[in-house]
Amino acid sequence: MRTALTIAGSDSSGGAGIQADIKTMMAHHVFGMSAITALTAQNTTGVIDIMEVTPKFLEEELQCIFTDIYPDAVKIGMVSSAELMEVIARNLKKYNAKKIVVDPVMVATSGAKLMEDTAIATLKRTLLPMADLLTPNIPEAEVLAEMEIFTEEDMIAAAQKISEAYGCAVLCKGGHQKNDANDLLYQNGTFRWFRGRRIENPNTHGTGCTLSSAIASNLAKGFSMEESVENAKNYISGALEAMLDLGKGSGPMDHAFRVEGVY
Ligand SMILES: Nc1ncnc2c1ncn2[C@@H]1O[C@H](COP(=O)(O)OP(=O)(O)OP(=O)(O)O)[C@@H](O)[C@H]1O
Ligand SMILES: Cc1ncc(COP(=O)(O)O)c(N)n1
Repeated sequence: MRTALTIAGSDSSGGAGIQADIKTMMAHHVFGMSAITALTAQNTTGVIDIMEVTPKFLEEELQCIFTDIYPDAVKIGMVSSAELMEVIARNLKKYNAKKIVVDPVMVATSGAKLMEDTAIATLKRTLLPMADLLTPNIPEAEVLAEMEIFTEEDMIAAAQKISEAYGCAVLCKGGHQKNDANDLLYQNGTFRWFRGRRIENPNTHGTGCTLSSAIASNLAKGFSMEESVENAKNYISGALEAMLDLGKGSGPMDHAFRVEGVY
């Protein structure tokens, strides 16, 4: 069985973070493991508190994972502080981690800040250059490319800038665009659109976490970057189309939509 690791924060309401990642990996028949960077007390309406693990504890989590069940791919999500970013970068290098997908989570859909402003410089210096793929949403791509994004041409320019700066593929996600949900993959100087119609579903909590974990799962199974993005885009569209409706705010997605006879 192929294996994947998520290095991210826990979401007590189960819709984003580690919980979304493990559910996604399981739906892909990939064995999911986790190195938790922080516990969040949150639900579909917002985040009320965050408790980071210590750098020493994160180091121990990574040591336990990499010295036993080696992950075929790694996904990095919420990492709030510069100190934890340093620990992750050092250990991924030490254990020669492969197929690294970085979702540069900065702000939750609900508006809560999940990365300290002072950590952005460390993110750029440590984790971004190690990534095989970066998956910023539009506001994150604006921060990383230091430009505003209004049009599809802007998405291409920003993705190119980020790809050249960090030497990795970039998937600029269009979930925050007004019209269709079109994602742009830029790699090795060429780009390809993964187009999808906007699904009228207010419950989008954890879409970014789910997409990056689906890509990591596909990479773990040996698919190419383009195939992995295509499969993951189909997965997120299916999970949104299942129209699960839980909670009082922006609810989670249905990860069991491909399993027959579950209802
Ligand atoms: N309403 C929608 N209909 C179809 N696809 C969507 C919709 N919203 C988001 N997506 C897709 O979900 C994926 C995540 O995109 P998005 O831009 O929302 O990321 P994000 O902001 O990081 O997610 P999150 O809400 O977890 O922070 C992308 O593939 C995007 O196209
Ligand atoms: C632990 C954790 N990681 C990531 C997100 C971002 O997801 P979203 O933007 O959908 O709230 C989150 N809310 N919580």
